[in-house]
Amino acid sequence: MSTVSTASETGEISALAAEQDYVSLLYDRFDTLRKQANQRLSEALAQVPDSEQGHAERNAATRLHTEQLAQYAAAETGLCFGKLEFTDGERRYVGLMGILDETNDYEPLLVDWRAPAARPFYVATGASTEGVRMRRHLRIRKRTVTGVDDELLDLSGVDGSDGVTGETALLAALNAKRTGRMTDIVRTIQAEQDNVIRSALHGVLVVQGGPGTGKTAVALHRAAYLLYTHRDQLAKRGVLVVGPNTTFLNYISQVLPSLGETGVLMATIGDLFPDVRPRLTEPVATAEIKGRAEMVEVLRRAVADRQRVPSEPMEIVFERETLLLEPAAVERARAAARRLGTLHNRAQPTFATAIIEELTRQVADNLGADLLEPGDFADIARELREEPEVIEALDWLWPVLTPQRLLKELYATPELLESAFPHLTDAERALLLREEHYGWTVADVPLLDEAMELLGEDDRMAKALAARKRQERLEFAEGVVDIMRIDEETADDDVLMAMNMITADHLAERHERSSNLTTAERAAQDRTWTFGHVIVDEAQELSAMAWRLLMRRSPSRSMTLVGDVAQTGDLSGAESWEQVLAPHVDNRWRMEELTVNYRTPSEVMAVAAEVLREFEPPLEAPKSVRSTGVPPWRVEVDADRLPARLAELVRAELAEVGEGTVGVITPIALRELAVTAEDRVSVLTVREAKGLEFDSVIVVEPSAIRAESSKGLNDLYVALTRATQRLGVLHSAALPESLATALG
Ligand SMILES: Nc1ncnc2c1ncn2[C@@H]1O[C@H](COP(=O)(O)OP(=O)(O)OP(=O)(O)O)[C@@H](O)[C@H]1O
Repeated sequence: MSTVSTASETGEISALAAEQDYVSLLYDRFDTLRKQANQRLSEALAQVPDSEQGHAERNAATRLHTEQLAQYAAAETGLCFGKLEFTDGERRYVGLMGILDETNDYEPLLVDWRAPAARPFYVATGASTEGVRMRRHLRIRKRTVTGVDDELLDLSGVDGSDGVTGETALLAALNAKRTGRMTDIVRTIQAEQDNVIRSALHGVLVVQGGPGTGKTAVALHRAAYLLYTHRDQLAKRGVLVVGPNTTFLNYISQVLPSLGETGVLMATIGDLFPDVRPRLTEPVATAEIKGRAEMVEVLRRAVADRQRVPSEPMEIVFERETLLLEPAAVERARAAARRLGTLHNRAQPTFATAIIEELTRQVADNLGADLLEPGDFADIARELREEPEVIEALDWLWPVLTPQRLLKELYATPELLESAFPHLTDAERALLLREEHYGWTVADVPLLDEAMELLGEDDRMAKALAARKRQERLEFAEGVVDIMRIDEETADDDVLMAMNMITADHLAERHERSSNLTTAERAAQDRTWTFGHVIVDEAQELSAMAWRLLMRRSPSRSMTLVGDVAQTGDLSGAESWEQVLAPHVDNRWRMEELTVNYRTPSEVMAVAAEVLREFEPPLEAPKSVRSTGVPPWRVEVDADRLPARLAELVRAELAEVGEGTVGVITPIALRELAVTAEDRVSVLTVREAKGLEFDSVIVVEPSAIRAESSKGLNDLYVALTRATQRLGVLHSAALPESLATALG
């Protein structure tokens, strides 16, 4: 390290006093700004606009001031955390938001951490000082400066060996007890992380990094950075952050609000098809088949299979006459509909019209066509369209399909499965078969989305829904007008004037237009929404079909994908980034690597690295930034004693971590054995533990974790790297070779 602590005790006291004066000044200005925003919000809310434009303006102002207030609330703690002193005498304070000095030509009093002027705070080192003489980390509790940590940088080019900046503050953050919620790292972002956070908006950026290198933290800070730097572009289209599961989304949910950002949509892949909430799980082998790229062709075949031609003439009884639909006539209708080259549901009316014409002709012939007036043909066609037998026949020959119906009927019908999956074995097809009333799994969601692309929205359903919603709004508005009438006697003249001009219809329409949803809320409800930027965490886990869904949400291909191909646990997941991205962007993507592990102490990482070597020699384990001096332990017991011993060990670990957390990571088969009611203890499978961390981790029966999947060693590597302080292994079966070697 090129850094030197300069704060002698007396020096520190005077530094604290000087910094306190400045910080108090910042908080004074902050309070004034906050009060102003509060006042502006009250004024906006008090307005009663009388025009549509007035409404829009009021909504925009309300949203702006609400967002500002959320930013102020987030900045109250940690408003200012850093200071730079430059060799030319300039000084610069860095914090969660920017504050300008109105009394002094709008000079910056505080620089937002995302602004270019704050960059030296994160990247300046002894070897590359960026003009910085000293970097100071301020410790502030409830507006009181309680300490400073200084680094002198202008020691004429002496380089640090570990490249860590702000070491004292960093180690304090890393050693802090975990609460079960991720926190922001804005005070201690490291140079290689800063590069990723501030990378250009456009194009696909892959961030590859081993466990604990801060990929998730960096991805979230990047979202905040991009929204700050490209607010105009991104506020309208929104930013989507995709995580592996809801536990993970809960874990990271506080980070962006703590940075003052509230407008980001956080979702799992399972959340991205509106109106479908996947609640079921399925065998990993089933999910693997559903994730394959070949499912695009499978779904095409499945749709084509629903455009049927009967092998025998179909009999349809209409007004006591039997009409015959010959296969050749259906074939002609199908060819005409397919010739349109449009989506299945959009071509359906053409098919139906051809069939109705054929049946109309037969009815007319039976009645004696030359006796009929032209209008009679139209009447017959209309009656045929309403005839249940005709409706049923059309629904069999070329049904209007929602994606849900297509998939449900496919999974429930062995013949349809066989036709759509001719290349699978019977055993593989059996994995897909399920009853029609079954719910959805996460792997179904990309298939539903893909199916919608092949089928096309069913306009009739969408229109019917829109009409129903409008009717509901109208009824609501009529209710409002009625209530106003009741008040008529007590209302003053102005209100009556206004009321006379409002009809229920107007009110309904206004309600519709002034809908006050945020960008994220609107995006969540709209399958065809395209985002300004998409960030994917644990990106190595996504299947080929999930990638197709995400690429449709990001036609501009402005994306940040963070992950680690050594941690891939999903059987449909990535072996390499090239393989994932080639179908979508060819080789037009860039990669940044993160190499330092901020989570796992070196003692723990040494054990995990041994396992990594067993399965992925070309990838290096990241370097740990600190050590605890506590070696990982192992305990071997007979299988029947395992649950009791685990309970003892959990209690012991809880005592070790004080207020901290304990994670027990088990094979899927043993998860139920390890139930515990303790507050700070979580029992999880590897899949559930992905992306999370605990102060102490106990990995149960590693050989079973390994045996449960063909990616079992990757899973074990993930399990071993969840600890921030302590790691233990409890087992009855022999340990995998590399782990046995590492634990001695
Ligand atoms: N610069 C930093 N300052 C303080 N803490 C940091 C920093 N970088 C990372 N951390 C902390 O290190 C831990 C690991 O970070 P994170 O979960 O983002 O890593 P990851 O690369 O996503 O890990 P994994 O791939 O194992 O899920 C977190 O507690 C995070 O807050």
